Amino acid sequence: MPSLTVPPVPHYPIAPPTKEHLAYADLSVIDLAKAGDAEGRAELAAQVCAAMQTHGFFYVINHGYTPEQTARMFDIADIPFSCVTPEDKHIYTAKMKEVGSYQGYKPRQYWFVFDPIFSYLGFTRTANIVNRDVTKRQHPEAVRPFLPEIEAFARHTHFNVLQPVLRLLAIGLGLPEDELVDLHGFSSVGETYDRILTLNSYPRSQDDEAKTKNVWLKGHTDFGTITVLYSQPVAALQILGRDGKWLWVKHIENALVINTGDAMELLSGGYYKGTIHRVVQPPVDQQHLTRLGLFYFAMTDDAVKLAPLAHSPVLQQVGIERRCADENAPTMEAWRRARTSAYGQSELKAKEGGAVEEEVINGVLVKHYN
Ligand SMILES: O=C(O)CCC(=O)C(=O)O
Ligand SMILES: [Fe+2]
Repeated sequence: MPSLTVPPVPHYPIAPPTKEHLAYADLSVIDLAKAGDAEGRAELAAQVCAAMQTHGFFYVINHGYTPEQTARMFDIADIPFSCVTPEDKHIYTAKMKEVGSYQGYKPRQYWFVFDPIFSYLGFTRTANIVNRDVTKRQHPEAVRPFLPEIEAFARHTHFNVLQPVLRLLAIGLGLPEDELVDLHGFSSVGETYDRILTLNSYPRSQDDEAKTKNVWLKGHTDFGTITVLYSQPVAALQILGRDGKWLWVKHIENALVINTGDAMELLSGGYYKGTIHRVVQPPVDQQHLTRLGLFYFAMTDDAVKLAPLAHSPVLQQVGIERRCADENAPTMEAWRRARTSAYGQSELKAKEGGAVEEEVINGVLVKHYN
């Protein structure tokens, strides 16, 4: 429950879903209520593995937050945009290029000339919020009273969503259930990374829409292990099907949309591939709306080397796809720093008639899809 001492928060109005009939991806729904016993986990692990071999995205339901708790988090998620002064937004702008961290604001149009996305990434670990250099003001003033609630939200997502999903993925690889969980300490020493992203996308001019063919955020894979997205109703997220067609992700109230990223692909020797996804202009009946996103980006602890878990009996059976030699595998820290500072900034080489652009980061090929 919110404490009585926190300032009132404007209620973020949740938009009605689109009435348009879009080509939606038929994603599996993982019911975490079944994850309480070994039998249920085995069933869910098989479902997750099948989802990973098809779309690479799935929903999670029954994660333990009520719709009211989720709505409260969307109210808080909007504070960095609606309640922070322009001066503070400037002060807390992320130093992506300089230090390879997204923490703070990413202004609109940082990545691509017509990028309409304004985002705020807050760190969540207790050590960061409370212990570390308390003299350093790490969040805008308007956000600070809500840090305890934000941390509770991070804990919920880490322990009630991320960990159960990591257990299912470990079971799918024939590994001990906690092997992947143990690589993702909530309070591990190190810079284990800023985890909560909220973003606000704004409608754009017709001119900008035409120039970018309605693509707001180019096709990409996420660079961590798991991305948790709290489902919201403004349709814009699309995933690239294995048949090369883009499909929309449908909103399900109080569900989570989960996908794996590069770090999981590297650890699983290509068994759990990161699926390419992008953000496009919403359908006509939602084009006047801003779109608030709430995410939890999980990464392993910084020191973890992103080499295939070759002792997995499943990988021994199906074979390992390597994107670089094991001895050259980057650590999580090297990978996230390189991806963060390069993202949308480095010169890309056009391939496949311009549909794909490529760059090499830490010896690993990374593709961007138009
Ligand atoms: O806004 C969305 O739905 C997805 C954004 C995204 O893919 C990302 O931030 O990596
Ligand atoms: Fe993404």
